[in-house]
Amino acid sequence: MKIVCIGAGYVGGPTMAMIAYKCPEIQVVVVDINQARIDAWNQLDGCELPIYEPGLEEVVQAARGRNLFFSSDTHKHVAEGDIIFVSVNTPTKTRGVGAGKAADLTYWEGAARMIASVSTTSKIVVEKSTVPVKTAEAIEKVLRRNCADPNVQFEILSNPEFLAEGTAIEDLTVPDRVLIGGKETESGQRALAVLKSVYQHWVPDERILCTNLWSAELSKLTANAMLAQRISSVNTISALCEATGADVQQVAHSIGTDSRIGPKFLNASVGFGGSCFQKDILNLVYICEGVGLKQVADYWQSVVSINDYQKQRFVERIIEAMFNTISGKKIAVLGFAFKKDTGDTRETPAIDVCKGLTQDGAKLVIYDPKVTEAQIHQDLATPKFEWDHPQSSGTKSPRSSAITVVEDAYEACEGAHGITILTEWDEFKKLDFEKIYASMMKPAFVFDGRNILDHAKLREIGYIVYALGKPLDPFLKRG
Ligand SMILES: NC(=O)c1ccc[n+]([C@@H]2O[C@H](COP(=O)([O-])OP(=O)(O)OC[C@H]3O[C@@H](n4cnc5c(N)ncnc54)[C@H](O)[C@@H]3O)[C@@H](O)[C@H]2O)c1
Ligand SMILES: O=c1ccn([C@@H]2O[C@H](COP(=O)(O)OP(=O)(O)O[C@H]3O[C@H](CO)[C@@H](O)[C@H](O)[C@H]3O)[C@@H](O)[C@H]2O)c(=O)[nH]1
Repeated sequence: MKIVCIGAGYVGGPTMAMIAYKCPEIQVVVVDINQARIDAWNQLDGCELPIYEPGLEEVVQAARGRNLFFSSDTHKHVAEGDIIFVSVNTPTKTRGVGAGKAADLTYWEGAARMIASVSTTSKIVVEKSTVPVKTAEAIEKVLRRNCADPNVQFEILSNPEFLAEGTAIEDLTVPDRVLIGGKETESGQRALAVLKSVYQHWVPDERILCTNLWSAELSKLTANAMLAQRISSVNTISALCEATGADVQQVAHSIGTDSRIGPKFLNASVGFGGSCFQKDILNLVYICEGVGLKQVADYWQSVVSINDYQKQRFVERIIEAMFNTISGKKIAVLGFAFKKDTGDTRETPAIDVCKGLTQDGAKLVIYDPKVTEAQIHQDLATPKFEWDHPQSSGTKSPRSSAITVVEDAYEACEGAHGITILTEWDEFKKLDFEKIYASMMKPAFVFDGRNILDHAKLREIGYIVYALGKPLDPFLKRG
């Protein structure tokens, strides 16, 4: 059996590496139009892979060259494949009908047309990308109408991916579930069984869920919407905590011990980020609007609106604390990635917070252990929703003079009026805050957007501390 995956990104790379690792008898080839990305996946020992993910290098090294290959020869490999995974970008549309909400399926459709044009044998085509419900129907039409050989059959399956970045290898090794949706026809069920047999190499049967196509497509959007909704919910409570003297971590713990609620995904934060949550909820909103479910659309839209409110609220807290002016003040930004243990900055809340602070005239000095200077400048210069378009990446962006990127947290904080924590990197917990305090302007502020620092100790040192959803420092209380 030969498996080919179109798209060598955050999903295609790790998922295919895991399949190859666990199924030595299956040949797995990951193809991409981005030659630089393919070259990076093919780097020999000692060089960095195109994405940072704990444990990924070991899995890739064990399988690469044995039964795992990365190539830009998309046509050749797709023509030879039995199962074709499609794991290309499905960004939010930036223009035209549905701009700012609907999923842009340009890359998906392009991949489908290519599959159809090169296929001389029947294939199982697997939706790995997150797509709107009913996409399989459209893709099937594209495949059938564009394949010259009438004997070639395409069977479409939905197999959405649930891995989270930073824990991708763990999530792939021991998944909560693998979801496969297929047509309820004989050939659909046969195709489903073939894909199931791949996962059965390492995933127990009871964790492989089989549904119809539309349920699988919709389950992915719903899972992300529900997860993000928990964060927005706890973030609304963080605002109420600040107004009442309650502590959001105590509230989260108290409610999380109820087994019906559960403890996960209740960390108040400066806002959720990442390439999926906002995009997928906006997509869900658009679908609901399209079928006339306005109230349902409004409900899910509010999850994104609260996330925007939380980021804006954080910026306003900083400005207000610093005597209503941050113009010309140096603010250290510790952390830029959308969460720890990844170098990914897609939709990171740091982008909106940094833009909010520079709009008010602040000078930012940014440090993140895994994000490059070029990436930060590009992110802060790229308009919303434009980042997820392969053609627009790599273009040089103008650099703002208000932004400096450094390679050391101490350097970032030196001479600063305030420090903001925007990513929960473990190394920030271990910083010598006495040394940092001595090097800062006074009063020295800390704005902890992730609630990871020891706030009592910081106050002892002399800092004015703002922590999300915590009783307010007397210094910060109005009046
Ligand atoms: N990042 C995640 O954690 C995650 C998790 C689950 C699902 N998803 C979904 O998976 C999909 C891919 O996400 P990602 O994060 O891997 O994106 P990505 O941008 O990292 O990777 C997509 C890759 O597809 C390539 N590509 C685009 N069109 C192509 C074509 N026609 N032929 C060959 N290659 C092509 C791009 O060059 C890019 O390298 C999206 O739909 C996303 O919503 C992402
Ligand atoms: O209690 C929490 C948990 C998370 N976050 C933030 O939420 C965002 C997303 O975090 P996470 O879900 O851990 O990372 P992702 O890699 O974006 O993974 C999500 O999005 C993927 C893409 O669809 C899905 O596959 C995963 O199941 C889903 O968790 C990050 O900014 C986190 O800091 C919080 O603010 N509070």
